[in-house]
Amino acid sequence: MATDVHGAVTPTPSEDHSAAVRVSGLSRTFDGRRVIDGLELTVRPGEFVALLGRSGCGKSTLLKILAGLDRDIQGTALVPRRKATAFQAPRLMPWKRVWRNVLLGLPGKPERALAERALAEVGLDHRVDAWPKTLSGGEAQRASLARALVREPDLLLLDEPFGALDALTRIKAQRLVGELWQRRGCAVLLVTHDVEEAVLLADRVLVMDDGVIAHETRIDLPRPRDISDPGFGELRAQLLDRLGVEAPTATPVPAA
Ligand SMILES: Nc1ncnc2c1ncn2[C@@H]1O[C@H](COP(=O)(O)OP(=O)(O)OP(=O)(O)O)[C@@H](O)[C@H]1O
Repeated sequence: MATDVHGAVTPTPSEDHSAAVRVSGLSRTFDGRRVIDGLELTVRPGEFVALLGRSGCGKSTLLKILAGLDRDIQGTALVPRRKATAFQAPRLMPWKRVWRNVLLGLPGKPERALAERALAEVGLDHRVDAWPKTLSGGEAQRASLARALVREPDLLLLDEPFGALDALTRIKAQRLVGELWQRRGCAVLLVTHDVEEAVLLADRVLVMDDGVIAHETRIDLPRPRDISDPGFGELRAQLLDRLGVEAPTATPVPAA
C-alpha cells in the first residue's frame, strides 16, 4: 500500500506494483526560489537508483520530501508506507545502547532479537550492547543501516551515507549496501557526490539540475562490478562530463 507524502492513502497504488516511487510535477520553493521545479521521477520496485548533481541542486531536498520530512510541496510524491532512511550523520541517540537505537521509533514493543538480527546482517553482532560513542565511524554508519533494515523497507533512502567515511571503510560500506540490496530486494534511492559509487551500485544514475532530472544513464554492467573494466571507465567519464567535470587522465611520463 502506498501513501502520498501527506499520509493520505491513494486509491490505486496498492494495485500498482510497477513503481516504488512515483513523483509527478513536484515543486519545492525556499524564499521565493524554486529548488525543485516540476520534477518527474519513477523508481521501479527493487531498482537501485543513484542521484548525482552539483552541490545545492536539491538532491537532499528531494530525499527529505520522499522520506516525509518535508511536506511543504506542490505536486505529488507517492512512496511505499514501508520506507527507511540513512543519512551522512548516523544520528544515533547517545544515551541508548546500539540495539535500542536500532529499534527506536518502531511501534509496539519490538524484541531485542529483531535488532540482533539486523546488526548481524551489517556485521555488528559484537556491538549489540555498545554505547554509540564507542563506535567507529564505519560501525556507527552500519548501525544506522541496521536501524533502516529492521523496518523491512520497500524503499531505502540513502543520503550520502558514506560521505564521512575514510576510503577503505567507504569501499567496505559500499560493498555491504550492494549485498544488502541484492538480498533484501528493496528499491534504493542513493544521493551521492561520488560518480564511481553511483556506477558501482546503481541500475540507473540520474543527474539533477535546474530543479528537474536532467539526465539519466542506465548501467547495464554485470555485477559485481569492476572499476578497472573499460565499460566502467567509459560510463564514469560520460557522467563526469555531464556534471561538467573533466575525467582524470593518465599523466604522461616525461621523456628522459
Ligand atoms: N530549509 C531551507 N530553507 C531555505 N533554503 C533551503 C532549505 N533547505 C534547502 N535549502 C536550499 O535549497 C537548495 C538545495 O539544497 P539541498 O540541500 O537539497 O542541495 P543538495 O543538492 O543536497 O546539496 P549538497 O550536494 O551540497 O548536499 C540550496 O540552495 C539550499 O540552500
